[in-house]
Amino acid sequence: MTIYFYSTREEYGCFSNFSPHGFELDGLYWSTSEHYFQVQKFVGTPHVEQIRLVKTPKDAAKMGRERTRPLRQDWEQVKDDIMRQAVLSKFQTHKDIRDILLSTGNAEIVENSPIDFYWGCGTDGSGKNMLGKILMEVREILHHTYSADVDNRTVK
Ligand SMILES: Nc1nc(O)c(N)c(N[C@@H]2O[C@H](COP(=O)(O)O)[C@@H](O)[C@H]2O)n1
Repeated sequence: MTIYFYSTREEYGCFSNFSPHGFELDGLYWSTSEHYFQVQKFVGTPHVEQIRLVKTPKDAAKMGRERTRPLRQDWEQVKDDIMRQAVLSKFQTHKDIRDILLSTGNAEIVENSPIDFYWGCGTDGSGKNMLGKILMEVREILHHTYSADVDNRTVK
C-alpha cells in the first residue's frame, strides 16, 4: 500500500511540513517544520528571526527560497539531516499525529508534489521523495519508542 499526501487540507495532510504543528528545537519555538527547515539555510545570520517569526509556512518557504539571502555553504550536505530532525521533533511533540503516522504500519509514504522532484515524487512519480523517506525513517524511530500507544488502526 502507498499513502500519498500533499495538501494540509487533505487526508494525511499532517505529514506536510506546512501542517500547523509547532515544536521546540534548538532552544526556540517553531510554528511549523517548514519554518525550522527554511531558517536553517541561514543559521548565524539576522535572517533567522525574520523567517522564524513569519506567520505562515508558505511565507517561510518563500523567504527561504529567495536567493537574495546567502545560503549556507554546506546546505546540500546537511539539508536531509535537518529535515529529519524537524520531522522527528514535530511527531515527538504531538501524540495525535504521531498515532496517525504509526497507524500507517509499513505502508510507503509519498509526498505527491507535482513540482518537487527532491522532497516529493514530482509530476511523473520519478522524484526522490526524500520527505516521504524521512517520514518512514521517523516512523521507524517512533515505533520503537511509542508503539504501545497505537491501537488497532494500523493500515493493512
Ligand atoms: N507546498 C509545497 N510547495 C512547493 O513548491 C514545494 N517545493 C513543496 N515541497 C516542500 O518544500 C519544502 C522544501 O523546499 P525547498 O527545498 O526549500 O525548495 C519541503 O517542506 C518540501 O516538502 N511544497
